[in-house]
Amino acid sequence: MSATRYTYLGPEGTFTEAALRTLPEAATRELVPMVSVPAALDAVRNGEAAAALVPIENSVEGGVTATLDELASGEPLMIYREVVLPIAFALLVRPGTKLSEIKTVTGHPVAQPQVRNWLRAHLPEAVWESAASNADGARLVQEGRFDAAFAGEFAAATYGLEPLVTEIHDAENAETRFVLVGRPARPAAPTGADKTSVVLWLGDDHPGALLELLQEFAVRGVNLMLIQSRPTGAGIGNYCFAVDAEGHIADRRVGEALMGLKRICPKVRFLGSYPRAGVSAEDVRALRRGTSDAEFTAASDWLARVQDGRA
Ligand SMILES: O=C(O)C(=O)Cc1ccccc1
Repeated sequence: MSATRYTYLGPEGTFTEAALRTLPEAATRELVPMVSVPAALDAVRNGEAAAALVPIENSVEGGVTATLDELASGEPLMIYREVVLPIAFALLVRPGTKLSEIKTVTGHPVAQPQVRNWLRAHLPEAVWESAASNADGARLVQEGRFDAAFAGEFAAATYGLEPLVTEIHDAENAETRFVLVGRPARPAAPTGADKTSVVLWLGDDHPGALLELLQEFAVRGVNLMLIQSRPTGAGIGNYCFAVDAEGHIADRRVGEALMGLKRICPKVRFLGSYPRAGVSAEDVRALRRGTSDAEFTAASDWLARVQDGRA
């Protein structure tokens, strides 16, 4: 096991690399670019790396399906940190290329929905073909495979390209969330501003099946932050659900919600409890009156007194 190596969706120059370098510990780690999300995660599974940073969600297109599917299958992995990065694309070209000369464009598959309107307005005839990542697209432009790539402006120098257009983003304040994934271990202690990620498989389909899952959170005052269905591969109509819930598995209401889900779901995969990026415990206390663990514990203590006839 290499305790000092972190992998990430490469090659050099991805937003994923930029997100990884915002983590303090990245300064003392060997950062290794990988050709795909599965490759980055498999390096952790086989002990070649201690952790991998991969994109998991963006504010325009939702979940990054390659990551959600990889975390829902295969040898279990756990999420330990998240990083949220504002995303603005630059159109990277070989020096001297004019906008009128661009016939083919590339970028990560989830980049296209984030620049769709810009493309329609400025390059309506350009043909899009996805690359493994935005920086991989830049590399392919350098090699002459495409005329332009949507990537971070910071990637231009790495691939001898120039940013013909900058600050391209259809949606204001577009963000992408990345997660640092490692082998399963005890989650870090609660911070008061955590989230818990799980993957849930539905049992026999029946009216209200999904509601029964959601109720395990709702009745305990646990707020959901993401729910994304993904095909299980067992045929049309067979789905699992990636769910992010506010709180930490060590919180009674979150732990009891997971116990309830374990009772009603044929399969539950715990992906981790970890600090929410950019949110403090004070923020959470101010927002979630009535659902903090203290209120839940007080109600639980009251029930115990009633059960003992000491109400
Ligand atoms: O990290 C990158 O550059 C990627 O290709 C993944 C990605 C895709 C779209 C927005 C942010 C990150």
